[in-house]
Amino acid sequence: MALIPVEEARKIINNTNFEVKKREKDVDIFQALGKIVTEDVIAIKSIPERSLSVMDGYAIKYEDYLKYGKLRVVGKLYPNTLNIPELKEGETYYVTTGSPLPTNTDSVVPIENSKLEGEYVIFKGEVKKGKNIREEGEDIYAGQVIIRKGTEVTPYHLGILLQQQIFHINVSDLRFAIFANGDEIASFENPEKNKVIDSISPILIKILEKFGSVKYMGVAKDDLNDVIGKIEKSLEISDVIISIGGSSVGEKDYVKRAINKLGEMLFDGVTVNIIKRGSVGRIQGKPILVLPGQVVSAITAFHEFGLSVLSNILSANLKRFVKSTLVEDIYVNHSMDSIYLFDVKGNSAFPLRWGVGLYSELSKANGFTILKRSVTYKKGEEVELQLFI
Ligand SMILES: Nc1nc2c(c(=O)[nH]1)N[C@H]1C(S)=C(S)[C@@H](COP(=O)(O)OP(=O)(O)OC[C@H]3O[C@@H](n4cnc5c(N)ncnc54)[C@H](O)[C@@H]3O)O[C@H]1N2
Ligand code: MOO
Repeated sequence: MALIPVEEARKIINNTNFEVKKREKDVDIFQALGKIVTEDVIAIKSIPERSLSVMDGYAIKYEDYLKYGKLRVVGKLYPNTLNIPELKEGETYYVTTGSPLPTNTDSVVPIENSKLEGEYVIFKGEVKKGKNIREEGEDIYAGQVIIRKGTEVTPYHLGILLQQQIFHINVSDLRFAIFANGDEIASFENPEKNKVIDSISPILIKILEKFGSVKYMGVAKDDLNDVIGKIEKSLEISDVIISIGGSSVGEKDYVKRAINKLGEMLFDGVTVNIIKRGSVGRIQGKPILVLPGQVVSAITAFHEFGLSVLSNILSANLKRFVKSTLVEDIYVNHSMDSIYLFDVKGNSAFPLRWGVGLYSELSKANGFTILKRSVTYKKGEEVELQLFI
């Protein structure tokens, strides 16, 4: 099979029917931290639930203040007050920070700007209309999406969920199996001297755990039957399989040959440097992601093809993009379009050193993009970058 444009590969993945259940589980929100939500989480109440005072002071109707100058203090409200009174003409209530406000209140005057005179209060300094109130729904309104499907749950979401008294949510619970390939590679679980330790699987395992559980199947030998054996075992226990290395066309690259024996390749690489050998197969309806053995290639191919596969399965859009400005010129000195890594800081995109296997650059990167071959991109030009998850 020939290399195809990356846009075509995306279309193929989007239009493929993977027979994988959208596995999810209902978990305690603390266990949901770092996991991907499988449906929109909706606010069940507005925050604040009703208008609140943001100062200790007096709840007034501004017109009454103008009309009477002094207002009669008829009660006090606190944050735990449940019965909300109505503010009648010429009246005021003492309120504390966080108290609900009487109906008809349109302003709160801080206590520093007031003076009690018997049962009345008079105001000093400038009284401003509409001040010192936190409006109902100002933060979140009932019905609003608070965590969008496909988003990772963060500690900040925890705060919102607790305020909403939502204690359980659904998160993705897909099962992954991952293995590396190559006689020279040793499992990271049992490092061996004089071998190359599998230093790519652990990165992907940590990323994939956002989506469910991951079983590390170890390392397949450069042997067709061994690779087939790893894939067959993976099929028994997982929904999505990830293979690292052995993706090329060399005499010892068996992954694609094994897939073609057990199922089919959806495409066999793209015309983009660094992810050129990345591809996707399907066996018994399940996706198998073929990632190149170089670390930058494997991780960017996962973000390109892997997130397309997972978006398809979870019916969510998992890719995150940001527009940013190049801080220096980049000349794409390659015969193919190519992936470039970036350190994106605010509106500035700092290009990192180009290379398929640069762990150091990958560790500095938080995004990447595909730039066109033989084009010079100018400093100040805007580019759209895909962010790492
Ligand atoms: N004749 C051609 N040769 C190559 C082509 C091509 O089009 N024609 N494509 C090149 C491209 S592009 C890539 S990418 C690589 C893909 O290679 P593989 O996926 O087959 O990777 P390996 O050969 O297995 O390994 C490459 C390199 O990385 C090390 N490696 C592999 N897996 C791991 C791991 N899990 N942890 C750490 N290091 C790993 C491995 O030892 C090799 O040094 O093919 C080009 N060749
Ligand atoms: O898939 Mo390869 O890493 O294009 O460079």
